[in-house]
Amino acid sequence: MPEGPMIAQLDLELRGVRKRYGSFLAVDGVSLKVEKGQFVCLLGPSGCGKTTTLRCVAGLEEPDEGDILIGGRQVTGDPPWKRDIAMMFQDFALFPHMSVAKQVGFGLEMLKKPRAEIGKRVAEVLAAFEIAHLAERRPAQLSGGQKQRVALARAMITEPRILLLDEPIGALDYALREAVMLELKALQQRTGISFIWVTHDQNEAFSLGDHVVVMNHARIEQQGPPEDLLSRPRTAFVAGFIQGNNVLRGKAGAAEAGVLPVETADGRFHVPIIGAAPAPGSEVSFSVRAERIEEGENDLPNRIAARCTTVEYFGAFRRHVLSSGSGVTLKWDQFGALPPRLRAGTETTLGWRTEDSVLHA
Ligand SMILES: Nc1ncnc2c1ncn2[C@@H]1O[C@H](COP(=O)(O)OP(=O)(O)OP(=O)(O)O)[C@@H](O)[C@H]1O
Repeated sequence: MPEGPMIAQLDLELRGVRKRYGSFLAVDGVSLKVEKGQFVCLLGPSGCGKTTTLRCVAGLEEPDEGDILIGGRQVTGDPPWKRDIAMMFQDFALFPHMSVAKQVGFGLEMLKKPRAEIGKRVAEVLAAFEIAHLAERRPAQLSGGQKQRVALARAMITEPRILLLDEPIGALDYALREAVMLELKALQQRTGISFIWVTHDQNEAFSLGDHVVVMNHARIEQQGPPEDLLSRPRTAFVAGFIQGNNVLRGKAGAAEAGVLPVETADGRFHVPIIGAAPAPGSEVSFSVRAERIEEGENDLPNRIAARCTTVEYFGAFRRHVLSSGSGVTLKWDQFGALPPRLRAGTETTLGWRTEDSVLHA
């Protein structure tokens, strides 16, 4: 037994990873820690560097700077098959001329395992993923959902420490996605393998991830549990990217008693300060979630006149989209199966409590 206190080992650590393509910086100083058995989602708009980050972890790209540690071991320079990882791609990247059984056993063949062991493990994994009846088929003879299972079985057979998934359900029909998501989450919890899941879909990231990493322009904007990102978006980008936030911009006034007045084109608002107060006159932004808004007559300290432009019905709630006097788009969500309070063209006032707004960095 090792002496001294046990230190929880990280499955993955990135320290200041940078990757350039020519003069273009695709990943700019990304640092990230993944604890054992964590489900991490890399979330961000197209081109922000999610896939490149994943490919650096996989060993398909070599970073120009920074360190990558898997299970505490520096893997820079190691080929993919020596990294204790497996990867699953959106298009599943199945080998077109190989039978399902052969594809699934491929990882073990690469590791030069004995034939008998490979045969036994392939049979077990095909049974576990309920694809034993497809063993002799080729990819062209499979449905999208079946291909997905084969790709997953192929990735999981080596029991990697980390599974890297690049938009793994992006190619599936919408109807199939939710069931596959639940299945993958259950598999991840059962096996204790860390998942790093790349997506541009925030619903996927928030429903699956224990830890969500929001990227923009090659950098991490914010990372943390989904609840933190939802309740405390750190920047205007994160607030704007996450659905349901109202983002307002203006100039800081003089802070008093932990509250910052912000002068905007639609009037003055009050926002709680976290940390140091911004200098008076500096440009600031803050956000308020759509479900925190109250509509109509009230004596709330923050009020904004707006005109309803559209009403969207999502079943569990109704989202009213409005436009302020200065043209800022605002959202107010009304929960429950209530008749709509507003229709397009209605003028009203929206209000919120100071403590329901979040100042951005
Ligand atoms: N091999 C390459 N050569 C040159 N530029 C590249 C290469 N691969 C990626 N890039 C560029 O690097 C940036 C990041 O790409 P990346 O694929 O990591 O983004 P992403 O966030 O995964 O986007 P998406 O969701 O669209 O896949 C993009 O601007 C892309 O055009």
